[in-house]
Amino acid sequence: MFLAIDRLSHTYLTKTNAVTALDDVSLSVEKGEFVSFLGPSGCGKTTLLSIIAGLIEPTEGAVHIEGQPIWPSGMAAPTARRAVGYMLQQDYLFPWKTIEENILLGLKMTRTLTAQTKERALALLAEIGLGGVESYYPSQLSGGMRQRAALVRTLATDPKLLLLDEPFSALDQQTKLKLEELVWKTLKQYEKTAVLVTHDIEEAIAMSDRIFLFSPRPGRLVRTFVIPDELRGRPPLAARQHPAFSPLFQSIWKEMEALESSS
Ligand SMILES: Nc1ncnc2c1ncn2[C@@H]1O[C@H](COP(=O)(O)OP(=O)(O)OP(=O)(O)O)[C@@H](O)[C@H]1O
Repeated sequence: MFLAIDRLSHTYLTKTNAVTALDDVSLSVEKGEFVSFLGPSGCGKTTLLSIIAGLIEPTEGAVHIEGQPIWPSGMAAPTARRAVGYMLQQDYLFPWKTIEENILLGLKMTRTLTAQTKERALALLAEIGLGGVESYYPSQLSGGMRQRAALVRTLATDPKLLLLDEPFSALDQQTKLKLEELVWKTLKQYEKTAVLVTHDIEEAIAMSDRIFLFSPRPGRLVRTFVIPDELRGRPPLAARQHPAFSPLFQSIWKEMEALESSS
């Protein structure tokens, strides 16, 4: 087992009230798997990712990566947290830094910038079609290109686990489909384990090996969908065109509708 989440609950305490975002969530992810957290807005998906990344301490429960604790916090936690890379809806590239400076930032911060790691990051930039833009500033690139640069920055530190928080949702449909394809292929090529947060059922089916469906707040894990082999073996665009895609979409859609109407 690569990522283990055990009986996790989280309640945000504000001055006036308490908001339970996650309730007793347990799940596990295998090495090399691509899973999605799917659920309606506010069901705690981002909270769960932030807990896995070590950014929010859960009220209850445990998170381990390859047996090392992220939570509860202990001596091994900082090492385990360094194994995690985070990619968000917004690219968060620094506008005053060039693309090269931006993609090397994580390496600098983790003190792992060497001639070799720099070469690897620049090679990856070229591989995903951004060779030649190293000296550009983010404002000179399109939204899709900036997200690709953000992907390189995330992968540059060679994280074992990638957390993707709606990284395609701010893009137009065509760019989004192309980027899904690129991210899927890149992560398969480098045999990365990934967790995608989305409320887009089609995206979850097209990208994932398994989908974890969450209830409206407080987020509880209600169903795990195993994507059939004929879909998960295909890149996202091909999966979307496969005859098995639409029936699976319908059944997840129905389940989400039932969850929302019962809440
Ligand atoms: N810092 C905070 N303080 C108080 N409540 C919070 C805080 N962050 C999130 N919440 C609440 O916790 C719940 C879960 O939020 P979260 O952002 O994890 O959900 P989500 O499923 O990612 O939503 P979305 O799909 O809209 O991004 C929401 O009701 C939200 O309002």
